[in-house]
Amino acid sequence: MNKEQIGWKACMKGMGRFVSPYKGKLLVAVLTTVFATAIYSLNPTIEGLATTQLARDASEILQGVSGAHVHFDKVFRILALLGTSYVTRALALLVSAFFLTNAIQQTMHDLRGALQKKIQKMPVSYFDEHAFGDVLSCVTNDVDTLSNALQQTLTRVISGVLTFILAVSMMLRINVAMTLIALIIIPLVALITKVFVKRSQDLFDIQQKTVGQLNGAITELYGGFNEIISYNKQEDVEKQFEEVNQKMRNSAFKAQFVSSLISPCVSLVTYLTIGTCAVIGCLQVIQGTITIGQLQAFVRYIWQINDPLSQVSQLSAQVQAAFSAMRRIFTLLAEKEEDQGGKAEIAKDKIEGNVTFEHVQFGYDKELLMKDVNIDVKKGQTVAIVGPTGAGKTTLMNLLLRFYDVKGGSIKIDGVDIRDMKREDLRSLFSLVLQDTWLFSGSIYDNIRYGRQNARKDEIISAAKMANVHHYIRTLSRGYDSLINEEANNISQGEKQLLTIARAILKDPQILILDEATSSVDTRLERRLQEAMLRVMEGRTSFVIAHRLSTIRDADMILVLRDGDIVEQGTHEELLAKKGMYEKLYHSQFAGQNFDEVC
Ligand SMILES: Nc1ncnc2c1ncn2[C@@H]1O[C@H](COP(=O)(O)OP(=O)(O)OP(=O)(O)O)[C@@H](O)[C@H]1O
Repeated sequence: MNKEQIGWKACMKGMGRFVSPYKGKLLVAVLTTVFATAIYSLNPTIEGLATTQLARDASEILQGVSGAHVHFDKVFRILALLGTSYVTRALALLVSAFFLTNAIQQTMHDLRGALQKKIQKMPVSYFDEHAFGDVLSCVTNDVDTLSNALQQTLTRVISGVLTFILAVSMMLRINVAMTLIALIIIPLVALITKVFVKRSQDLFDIQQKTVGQLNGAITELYGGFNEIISYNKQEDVEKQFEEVNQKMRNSAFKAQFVSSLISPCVSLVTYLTIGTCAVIGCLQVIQGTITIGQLQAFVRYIWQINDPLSQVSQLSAQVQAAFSAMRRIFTLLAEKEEDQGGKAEIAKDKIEGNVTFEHVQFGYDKELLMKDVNIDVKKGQTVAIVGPTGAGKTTLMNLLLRFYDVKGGSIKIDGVDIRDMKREDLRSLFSLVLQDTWLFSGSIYDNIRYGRQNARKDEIISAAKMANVHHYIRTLSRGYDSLINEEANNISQGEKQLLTIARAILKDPQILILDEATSSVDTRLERRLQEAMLRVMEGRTSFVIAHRLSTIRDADMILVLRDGDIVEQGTHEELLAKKGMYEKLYHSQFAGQNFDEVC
């Protein structure tokens, strides 16, 4: 994620925007919390009245005052009042919790939605610099941390502050001198909190970052699960994982330990204060300045002030973790999105599919990979792209789809610079059939329909027939309703590619990008694949990253790439006649060599 994380003001502003639709619910939650806290602050005084009444009655009985007795009627009235206040407070807290939970969960729902939309709008290059797992952790862990913190801290902070103010006012009413002694607690607690909070804030930042790294590591390691097992690299993986896991343990331990020190220190200060006040209070009771019930209430109020103070320190851990999470969330939300392209109006059905690259320059970093690429493809032509690994075949297609922008020159479709087209319009012109097929968990039917959501069932079946995959689907027990699992490992690589061809046919694009599978499939399947590819290419401008002689031979144009630039360009016959690199490449295939060995 961006190293330049945004500050707390921007976080608060962002949070305000998301909370705003639910401010009514939050207001109810806050008001009921205030009401419950006010009742809570009256309780010690009411309890003290009962104690004073009982003490007074007991003292009169002991002194033998005539007619002295325990005034149970008065005591019961006080206890009834106390009972009512407990029940009312519980009800108010219930209402508060309901509205608070509702508002927070709705806000988190919106935040997750906004993050998901944001990720979809990020430029492809963003994921060159940011691990997917790290970004995804923002949608899951960070939102979760924030949700828990808000749920547990929001009303506790409000009731804590209010309890503190009300308790101190009640204490002042009982005895000013004793209150001033009790309040020594505050600067001491503030000092303890300041020292520990400062230290743990940094540690929580590190902890939250490590969670992101842990996610990134898990996604990366288990993304290649089959490869790991086949190379017997489980131990290496375990080692790599252990490293991040250790880092996580250390940072979590330090952060939690430092913040957990606050509470015992605060409690120690509170006990010492209570002890001092109790001694002074007893002297005051003996002198008759205050009643025994007032002393009892006073001690209870000290506990009430300690409550928010120790809670603030406990909650600070959560607030800090939440703040770190919030910073990551709003930093991601503030990232620059992929611009949506130019304003040129293009009618998809009018586009013919003429593609030109004019003096294109490009590099992923400062160094140029492509220095001067020129291609002129007429509508309906098939262009085979060949070259050793790393020559720039995929890069050429990345530029055509505008996953990356050229650094010089231009790419035009039917004479319109692709930078002037809306990205959505541009991408609607293409279908991709890649080696690395992407199928999602769902039915075969849904996977093909992905090419055109409003396609009818008969259109889907006809696309599957053209892609030579209909017969295979019919052999499955549930036919088109058969489910593909999340990893799509319940069907073969070749069948997967046929399904993506069916999807591409259904989309009926003007331009096709095809990455032929190099992985060995059996000859029958290879024939089916070849036939299907020829059908999908028919009448469309097609760019084929070619590995098969047949595709290369029949292509209208062959581009030979090396180190990013086109070194030869022409038809099969023209290039063979040239006796250059293509001729070597071509013959190498007969000799069973690969392109890299030749170049
Ligand atoms: N996202 C990226 N960021 C930085 N460099 C990249 C990126 N993608 C590719 N490259 C580099 O650009 C060069 C061209 O890569 P490209 O993937 O286009 O080659 P290719 O011809 O498609 O190779 P292959 O046949 O192995 O797929 C390589 O040196 C590669 O390392």
